[in-house]
Amino acid sequence: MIPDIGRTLTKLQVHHVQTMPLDMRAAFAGDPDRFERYSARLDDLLLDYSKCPADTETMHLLQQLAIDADLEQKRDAMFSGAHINATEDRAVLHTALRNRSDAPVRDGGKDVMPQIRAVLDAMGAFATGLSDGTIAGATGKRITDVVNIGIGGSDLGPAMTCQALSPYCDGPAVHFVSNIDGAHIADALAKLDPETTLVIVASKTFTTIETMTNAATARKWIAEAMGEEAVGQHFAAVSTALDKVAAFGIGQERVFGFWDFVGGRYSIWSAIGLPLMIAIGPKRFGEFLEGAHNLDNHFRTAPVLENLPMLLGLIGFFHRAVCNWGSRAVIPYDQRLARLPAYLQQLDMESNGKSVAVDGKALEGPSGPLVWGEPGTNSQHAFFQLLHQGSDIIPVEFIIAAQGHEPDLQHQHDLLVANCLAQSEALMRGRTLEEAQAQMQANGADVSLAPHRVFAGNRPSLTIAYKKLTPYALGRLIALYEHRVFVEAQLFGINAFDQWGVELGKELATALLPVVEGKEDAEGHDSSTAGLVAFIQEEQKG
Ligand SMILES: O=P(O)(O)OC[C@H]1O[C@H](O)[C@H](O)[C@@H](O)[C@@H]1O
Repeated sequence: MIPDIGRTLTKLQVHHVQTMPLDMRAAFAGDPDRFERYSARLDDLLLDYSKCPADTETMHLLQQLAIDADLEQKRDAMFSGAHINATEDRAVLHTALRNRSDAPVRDGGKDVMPQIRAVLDAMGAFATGLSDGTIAGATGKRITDVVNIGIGGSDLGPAMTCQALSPYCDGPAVHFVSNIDGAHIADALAKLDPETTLVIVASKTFTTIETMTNAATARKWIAEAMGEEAVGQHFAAVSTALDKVAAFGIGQERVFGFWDFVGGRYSIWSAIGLPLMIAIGPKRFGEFLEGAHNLDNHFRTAPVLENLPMLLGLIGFFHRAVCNWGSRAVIPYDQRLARLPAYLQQLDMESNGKSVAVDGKALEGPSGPLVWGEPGTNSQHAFFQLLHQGSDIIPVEFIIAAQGHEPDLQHQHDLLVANCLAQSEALMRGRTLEEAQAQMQANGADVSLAPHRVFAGNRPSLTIAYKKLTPYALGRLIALYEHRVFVEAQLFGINAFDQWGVELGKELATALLPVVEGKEDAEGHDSSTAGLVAFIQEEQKG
């Protein structure tokens, strides 16, 4: 945490210890307006945090925390193009990618909007050409399938959003290959016809080993089917490293750029979103950007305690740094948001999983929490046991749409909603021993087993609800989470926009490859690593 918030944080901690455990059941019973007072809205987007252990004083102190941390000034610095990514000396302007206003956005004095609009237009023309068949494969056949090869931020965003918006997908089918494991690309290509397939190589740096290796495999697949000269018509690329793309042999007109002011995990709004645009069309992709832009405007202007990302960040920080809860579960009650937890894992944990502060000193206090989850209702039948009765308290974030996309299956949507709301109610209410005993007695059951049916309750959750998962609503939801991560980073004192922690593993993998291949011996490696290499080499024989 940053020193500036020390005094208020201490007050929060003292207040928390004095009032804890804040009895939420009693709080609801004693305040019929608790939902009204501890929820906030932006149009049809609702954040209900009334089932978190906060009272008036908590919220007052969290508001003070925002003031002490200069949150509004830091937010404004991000939007204005200040180089807040200090370790890489870069601006952080993913918000410019979805700027739908006429206002310029400057990085180092230069307005970045013209180049952003030019790439968006080029993407739109390409996506439209694929859809209407004017951009075809080398043998003249229409492109029916698109394979995006990328990893991390160059995969999770398009993969998550394409699945989320499948009711809006009317373009070519999109597929995603990310893992270095050859099984991934082998399984993907096995289903496809090279004559009707376009491959997008998506990599900010165009050096990532997984992406470059899979791209080479795909290139061979295309060339073997139709000859080397067909490659150009079956590839496109997305990158900030245009020189490296040219070396791969992809024509200029099929290269879509973005810029260093866009972090990988914040890049879905850039050309990295090309698979999404191809799938849903440029118009709906525009609505997706519009939703995020709307949330940006809200983040920039709403007072702290009415500001959804500020509230989400302050509550998240409170849970982590004051309540000392080390993880949070994100449970979308939407099968199409199945990849949202994975997307948020990168967004949140790659941003705030750091023990070094912005100034290079050791972080005082915790870093960001572990983020995990699975869709409801499946997760209820898997790990909700632990959420309800385990010894650790894990705040849950429920996500639910009022409307589904299947009007004929309204009953199933009602069941989905009922389950979502019931879980947060159960976590909060719990069930006392007396209640369990009374219920068992009424049912003629063995009352001695009542302790197994006790739920401590008072377990925190918040709910994010909205009308329907449209492109607009999804853009808004992602932007909400992006800014939440930003808010928490300011309070932790972390630079949310670098990711040095992923480098060591990459370096060691490069050093180990010749050992695995038997070209070097394992000298200098620890006995575990050497022993594992020996085992695998032995088992590879025969
Ligand atoms: O887009 P690329 O340059 O290929 O990078 C892909 C991913 O790999 C890196 O290791 C980072 O951890 C991610 O932040 C990044 O999104």
